Amino acid sequence: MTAPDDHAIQLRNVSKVYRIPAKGRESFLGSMTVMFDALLGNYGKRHGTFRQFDALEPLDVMIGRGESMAIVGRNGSGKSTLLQIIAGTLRATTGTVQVNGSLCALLELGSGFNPEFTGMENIYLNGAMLGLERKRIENKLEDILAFAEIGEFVDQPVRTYSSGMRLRLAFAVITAVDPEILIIDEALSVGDAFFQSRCVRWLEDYLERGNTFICVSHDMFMIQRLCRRGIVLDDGRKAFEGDISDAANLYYRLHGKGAKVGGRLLDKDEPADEEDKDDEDDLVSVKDEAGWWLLNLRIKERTGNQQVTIEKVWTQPNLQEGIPSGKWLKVKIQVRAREPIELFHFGFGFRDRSGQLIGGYHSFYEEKSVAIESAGQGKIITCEFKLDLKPQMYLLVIGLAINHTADDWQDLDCIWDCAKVLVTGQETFWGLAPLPMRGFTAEDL
Ligand SMILES: Nc1ncnc2c1ncn2[C@@H]1O[C@H](COP(=O)(O)OP(=O)(O)OP(=O)(O)O)[C@@H](O)[C@H]1O
Repeated sequence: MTAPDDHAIQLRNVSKVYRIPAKGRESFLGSMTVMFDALLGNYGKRHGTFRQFDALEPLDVMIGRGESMAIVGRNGSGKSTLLQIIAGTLRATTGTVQVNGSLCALLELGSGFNPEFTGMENIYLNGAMLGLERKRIENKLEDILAFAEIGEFVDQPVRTYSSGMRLRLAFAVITAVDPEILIIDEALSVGDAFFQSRCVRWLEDYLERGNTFICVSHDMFMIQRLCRRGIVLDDGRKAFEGDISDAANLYYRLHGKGAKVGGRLLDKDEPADEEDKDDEDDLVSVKDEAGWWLLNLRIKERTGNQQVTIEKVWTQPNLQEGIPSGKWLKVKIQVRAREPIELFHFGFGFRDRSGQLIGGYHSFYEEKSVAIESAGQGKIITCEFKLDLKPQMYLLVIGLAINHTADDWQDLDCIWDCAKVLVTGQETFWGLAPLPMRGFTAEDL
């Protein structure tokens, strides 16, 4: 079916209902019995009925030609189900799906590969499945191999490949197919940083040529770079559709405890996904009566001699909500000295995921310092920072040091990557740092 006019994808009233066993699995033995009965077709007789499970409640989705759309949400919220329905690999229970243009989907990594064939044989096999004639593949072979960069492995059976190598090959074939609509389900996350950045550059060029891109990812950094719009799914329902930074904000709110969406309060004890367990649970901030949000610091990397230590950090507004680029962030830091100290400096910075410090303040450069007169005494430092930062995810660094010069210092206490900070909004400058400009003229000759 084709979608009319300027739509690449048009979904109307699309839903997905699965039939699942009504009875839960109580024990290993019980679940094996259930499995055998299901295989033998006896399930209904011995274990009662099946129940219906709404993996996706009826929703409409319109994606225009040349649009880049991300689908985000917690584990099990229905993202892959929706993507598979759009890709045509899963039939919707209700509704219609219209696609206008050639479509390629990178869903399950290497699903288009025969594991016994070599990489080279699979290039031809996969290319043919995606509609590339042999002659065209031959013409593009050099580019495919250059993109995949798997060297001699191309002559080895694909079963010997790592998931990263499978991704390299699969993505390289897609670059040769160059479809009008490309769908990717989380696949890029298995690539190494260098390959990811090559894919991102290719995708940026792909979008600039007016193509359509739809992806599912938990990687807010990546999706904010690539997608303009986002759909947030929550429990199989469309909780939001709109600007990508708003979608990312909502995604992060849903990952916070007690977040409310669509009238349903998420259960505090709901199991978090892997990403949650690692980072997000540590980051739940608490608001005090004065409106300060106490940051629950994630302390994994801490340096310094601890002569003075960082005890608590508060912010306004709440870092977990996402901070719009260009806004001021109020910070309050409680420190305590083990012994008197005449003078020390403090720093506050934002690193990107590669560890590069993108924006930072160090009081040494402004000749601002703090002193603590007696052992055990505490001090509260408050200040405000203007977040002239590119909208993306950052990791916060807070440090105390005695700086003699810019290059000669002694670390007292530095907590690296102690919180995630999502800077939201539209990009207002080019590159990593704004370059103030003045004196612009454009005159006729
Ligand atoms: N074949 C199936 N039979 C029954 N239930 C299914 C089936 N496939 C998916 N589900 C259920 O549908 C819901 C949505 O699954 P889906 O894979 O779309 O979620 P997701 O948002 O992509 O999750 P994740 O982030 O973990 O990949 C889940 O509760 C899942 O268990």
